[in-house]
Amino acid sequence: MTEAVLEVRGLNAWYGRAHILFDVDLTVRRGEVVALLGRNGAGKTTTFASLMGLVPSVTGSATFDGAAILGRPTHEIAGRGLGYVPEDRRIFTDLTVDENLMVGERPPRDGVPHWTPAILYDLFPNLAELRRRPGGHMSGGEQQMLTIARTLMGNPSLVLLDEPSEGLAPRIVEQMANALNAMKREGVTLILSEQNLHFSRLISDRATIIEGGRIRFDGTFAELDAQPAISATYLAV
Ligand SMILES: Nc1ncnc2c1ncn2[C@@H]1O[C@H](COP(=O)(O)OP(=O)(O)OP(=O)(O)O)[C@@H](O)[C@H]1O
Repeated sequence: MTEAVLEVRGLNAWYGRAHILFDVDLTVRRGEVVALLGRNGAGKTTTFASLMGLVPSVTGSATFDGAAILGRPTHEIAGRGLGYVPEDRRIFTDLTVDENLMVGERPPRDGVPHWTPAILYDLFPNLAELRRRPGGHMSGGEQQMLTIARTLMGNPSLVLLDEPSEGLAPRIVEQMANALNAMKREGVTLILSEQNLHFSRLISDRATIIEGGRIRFDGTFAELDAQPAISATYLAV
């Protein structure tokens, strides 16, 4: 079996006194796309934020590319090649698309795809058309794609992608699915947080369902389809 890029065991997280994550286990292998599925408030963003060192109160363990990352500073975790695309599209609105990409540039990393603006413009053709436009003058979907492209400029070995389809028009959702599938063909390893089961299954190899801060299912989409009660109970379908 391919090596695990990320191995999370018994992750617990708190915001103040509120206990949010309960013994979360998560494994991602190189080249795999895993959908972390759950409704609003299930704990998807908190899982990502915990792994990125953005939640101060966490216990358990998380091994990324062989290094223990839980509780380490965010810049160290990002520097090891863990990419994070948060839900709230953090682009630089005064910089052009080209300039936003250059801000994300990091040296190449062994064993993972090496991204350049030219390759990314092939992957996101609509960004290529806008390369001299300021980031602030783009639609939400275009900004989302720019955030993903900028993260790839860091040559990450794993990308945590928080709800990429959220709030996008149907036509843009299709473009997003195409771009993510193209990333997958290039060998990017991804965890995709999603509420949208239909969108997730277009891209992902495996589904992990979280609800109430606990993992409720982990398996293939065929296994999930064979147990309709699981989606009905834990997802808004
Ligand atoms: N900064 C915070 N302080 C206190 N509670 C929080 C904070 N952020 C999130 N929560 C709570 O933690 C729980 C998990 O939220 P989280 O954002 O991880 O869910 P999610 O699955 O990502 O859903 P969403 O789609 O709404 O982002 C929710 O009950 C939420 O209200």
